[in-house]
Amino acid sequence: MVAATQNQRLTIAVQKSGRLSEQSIKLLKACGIKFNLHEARLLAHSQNQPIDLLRVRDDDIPGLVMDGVVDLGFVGENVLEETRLERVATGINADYKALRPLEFGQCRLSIAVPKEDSYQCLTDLNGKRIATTYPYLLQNYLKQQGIQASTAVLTGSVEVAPRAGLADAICDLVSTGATLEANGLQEKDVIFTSQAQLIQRPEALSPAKQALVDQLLPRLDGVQLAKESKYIMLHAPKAALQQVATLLPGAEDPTILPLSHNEQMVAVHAVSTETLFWETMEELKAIGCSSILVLPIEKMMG
Ligand SMILES: Nc1ncnc2c1ncn2[C@@H]1O[C@H](COP(=O)(O)OP(=O)(O)OP(=O)(O)O)[C@@H](O)[C@H]1O
Ligand SMILES: O=P(O)(O)OC[C@H]1O[C@H](OP(=O)(O)OP(=O)(O)O)[C@H](O)[C@@H]1O
Ligand SMILES: [Mg+2]
Repeated sequence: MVAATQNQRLTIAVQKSGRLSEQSIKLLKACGIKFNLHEARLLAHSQNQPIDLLRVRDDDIPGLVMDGVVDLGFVGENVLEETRLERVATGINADYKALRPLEFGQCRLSIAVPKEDSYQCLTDLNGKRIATTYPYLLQNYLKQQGIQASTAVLTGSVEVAPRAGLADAICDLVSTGATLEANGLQEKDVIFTSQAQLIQRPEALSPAKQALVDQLLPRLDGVQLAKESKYIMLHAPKAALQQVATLLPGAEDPTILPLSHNEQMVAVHAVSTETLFWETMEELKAIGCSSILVLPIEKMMG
């Protein structure tokens, strides 16, 4: 493959198949970049922009970005920080530019022990063996806490390690906790919290590629902001407008429109940049509002 520095097309690495794949592609599509993806193909060309997608294992993405093989990458902060620590420890360039945190891939890296274990606190791990896919993040944390424990590195199925007699504890990703529960483990210490990130290679991009990134980032912000935002329409008593304004979270300068045949009420249209809960709608109703509509927003630009 041609290194990104020689390639005229902006190359973006995404996870081929896993927890981050669908959302990364969905986000790019929402930013107006069209792809025709074939399951088997590792390289996909955009149909409407000089952009290529490289579909790889998530573990390879930080290194590809740091080495300038690709221009951008979508990756979990856990994998990013693990790779950075490993490369620093082995004297390899570990620079990258963090472009945007993304609102998906939220999880935590935690130490867990078998439920029947008499674990009281972290010092109980002294002299024990911990199975993990993230040895650098784990050892970094243990060192900070003054704990000496050995690591058994497993690239998958970490949760079965205690049962299989491979380790006393595990250090693995947790989201709902269902995997730990199903394997008779309990979460003890959160050592790292993570979400997906968009990162860029450390060296400057060509002007043409930089222009593409400058176009992509505001679109990405617009998509992420729109996801939380709602367009709210309601009828409100004129006398309650001040209360309505205080109830609508993140809504600036609502539009107030007269209603035909009703002098006491007005129509209020507002964009709320925060989630609108049922409770708020109930409160609006309680102060005399009616016909309350909450609509999703697809895109936003300031
Ligand atoms: N349960 C989860 N909920 C939310 N995000 C998660 C969860 N598990 C993992 N992630 C995030 O998604 C990333 C990819 O997870 P996944 O399980 O698909 O990785 P993988 O099995 O290592 O895939 P690959 O085959 O690409 O190496 C993780 O590094 C983490 O950032
Ligand atoms: O707390 P939970 O909601 O159960 O999520 C945690 C699990 O999710 C991830 O694995 P994934 O399901 O992506 O499969 P994998 O082990 O094949 O990577 C992670 O490695 C944990 O095993
Ligand atoms: Mg992986």
